[in-house]
Amino acid sequence: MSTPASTPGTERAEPSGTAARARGLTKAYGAGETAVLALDAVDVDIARRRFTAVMGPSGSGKSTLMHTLAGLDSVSAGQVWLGDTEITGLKERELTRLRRDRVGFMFQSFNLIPTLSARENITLPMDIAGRRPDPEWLEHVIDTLGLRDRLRHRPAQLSGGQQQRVACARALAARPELIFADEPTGNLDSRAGLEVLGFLREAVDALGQTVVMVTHDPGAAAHSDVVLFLADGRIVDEMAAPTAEAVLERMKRFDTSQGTARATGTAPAAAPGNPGHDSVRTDPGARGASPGPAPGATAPPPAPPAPEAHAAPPDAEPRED
Ligand SMILES: Nc1ncnc2c1ncn2[C@@H]1O[C@H](COP(=O)(O)OP(=O)(O)OP(=O)(O)O)[C@@H](O)[C@H]1O
Repeated sequence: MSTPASTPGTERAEPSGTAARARGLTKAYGAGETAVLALDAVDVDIARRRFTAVMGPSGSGKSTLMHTLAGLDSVSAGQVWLGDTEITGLKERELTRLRRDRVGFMFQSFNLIPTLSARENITLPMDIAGRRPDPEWLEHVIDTLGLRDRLRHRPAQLSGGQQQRVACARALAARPELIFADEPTGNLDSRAGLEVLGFLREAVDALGQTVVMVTHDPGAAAHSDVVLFLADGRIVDEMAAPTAEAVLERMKRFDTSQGTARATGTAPAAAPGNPGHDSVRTDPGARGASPGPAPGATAPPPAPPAPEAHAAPPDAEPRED
């Protein structure tokens, strides 16, 4: 993995500001007595060129937040902007184009096409869109991710970590304004998971990208610049410069407070004891969270949406670098 002195084309990106933001973002599923308020008037700013992790108990709204910020899901109320573009209210066709041109996705299942080479998988979204990749940028991404000598391989000829790197390169190739990663390490062993987190970190530090990652893993969240904590559809806390220990301690507090409300069917509402914490910025200077007592665990990760239906075959032949 190389850290270049200068990154091709990063001058295009703003050095600061927000890559995405939401105001009063509300998402309800269903109606009447069975209605679920997945997001409850969330205000959030995703800082540009930062690595933001999203954590919270199962059912707290992490995936819904990611999907609505990415324009993958409609909102019930509120507004969402990607850069300066308000995406709430866009027609499906416009949304599809915006996602294609400005957003990159990484899912837990790599969603690589088994019959295509690594290079073809990387450029597939642009090929579909009829766009030519910026050759300098593409080569830079390939080198940064250490995929140069794997480009002709098909997914089955790559290890899990290498496949996820290809998925990472695919998300980066079009130089999106924002990369959303949903449990990107969920299916990887710890070594490969660390590698992918390192590359996401590199994407931010060396390539100037913006990453939002949903994770259940405090160790994964520790690679981010800031962690947003959700509970009952609201952002109730944030932690800058997170460590795995501090994130774990913060997560434990959910198991004795907000986390149990959802599990027992209590109507979603602002978390008691956390008023006013649903509006946050993801600036690096944000306040840290204090640790708390009580043991606990988080739930298994969600099934990711699959824009392309082909996951890597389970019998993939592992190969080392
Ligand atoms: N399509 C849907 N229809 C009905 N309810 C839904 C739907 N999608 C999500 N929900 C509900 O919205 C709430 C938030 O779900 P979401 O998947 O965003 O949570 P999460 O924090 O990502 O959970 P997990 O960590 O378990 O994946 C949950 O109560 C969930 O049951």
